[in-house]
Amino acid sequence: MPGVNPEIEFPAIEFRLSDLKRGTEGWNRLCKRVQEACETFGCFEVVYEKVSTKLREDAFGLMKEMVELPVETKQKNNSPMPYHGWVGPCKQVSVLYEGFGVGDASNYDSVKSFAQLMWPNGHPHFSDTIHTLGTQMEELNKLIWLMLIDSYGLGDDSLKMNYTTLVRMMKYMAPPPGEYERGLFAHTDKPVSTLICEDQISGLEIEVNDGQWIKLTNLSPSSFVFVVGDPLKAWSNGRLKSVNHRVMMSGDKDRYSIAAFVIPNEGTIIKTPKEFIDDQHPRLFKDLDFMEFFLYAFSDPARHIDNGELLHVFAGLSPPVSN
Ligand SMILES: O=C(O)CCC(=O)C(=O)O
Ligand SMILES: [Fe+2]
Repeated sequence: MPGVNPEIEFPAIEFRLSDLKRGTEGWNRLCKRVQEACETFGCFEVVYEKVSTKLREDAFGLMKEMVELPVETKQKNNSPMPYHGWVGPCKQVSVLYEGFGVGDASNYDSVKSFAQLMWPNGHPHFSDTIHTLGTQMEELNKLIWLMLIDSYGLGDDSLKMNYTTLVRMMKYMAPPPGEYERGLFAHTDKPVSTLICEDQISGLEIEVNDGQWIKLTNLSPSSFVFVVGDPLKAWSNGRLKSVNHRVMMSGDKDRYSIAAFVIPNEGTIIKTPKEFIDDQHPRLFKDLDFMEFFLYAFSDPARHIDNGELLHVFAGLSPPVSN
């Protein structure tokens, strides 16, 4: 496959229930592996059986039902917030892509309002399923944040903020026969962090250090991919890598994925803890007003800048400053 090197080993980390007790040896081992994966790759596969396969299958089934709704209905999923509404196939994103946004998905009423837009008589099975999945993905994300702060020996307050979880449900159409086509352009995530699950068909690719792309294949049916976003990179003073990734489609099957994004509330400032800053590691980023950065990243001027550079353009300190 063009430009893809399948040789590089991508980290898969199993979260066994017995290791999820904070402070135990198993927990500490997981913390180190998570830290290393996020510093080296900016993402990893987490095998997590606490989210049942039945729940995932139900969610993907509902998604397949939803994409069949008329465009006029799907367009009702709109939002003043970038990235929160329905996007249909278009040149800007990709002609293969379609995505829905369910904001504040761990809040039942919010999921219910979304369902009522799509199905005016409501759809309790949709609301229950997406709310449960959104809540469980939010829990998994919290667990990973806790592992990161423990691995750096930081206090619980060092990565604390008010946020909502945006669940995006995405479909990527199969490309024309024999083609290898873009399903989603290369980018780094602007939310703080992301968890993605897919329905059997692979397509997600990450850019590794040397400019090569690897496709994440053979993800287990209990796996999620955790992705470090730009704000988490800024928080860690550049230690955690916000990885450039994209979706590339080949073969004759459509791909479905569901992602949970951490979206801090308006007014949230991401500050680098002082523990990350010293003479050898001068401060790289200004305090980051999340919402200002988020709006900037989806604004017209930002379209002319390489997506992976936006954090540096917006918040980079040059020269870096020491404490
Ligand atoms: O669908 C996927 O696997 C990735 C989606 C993604 O990277 C995004 O929406 O930011
Ligand atoms: Fe992404």
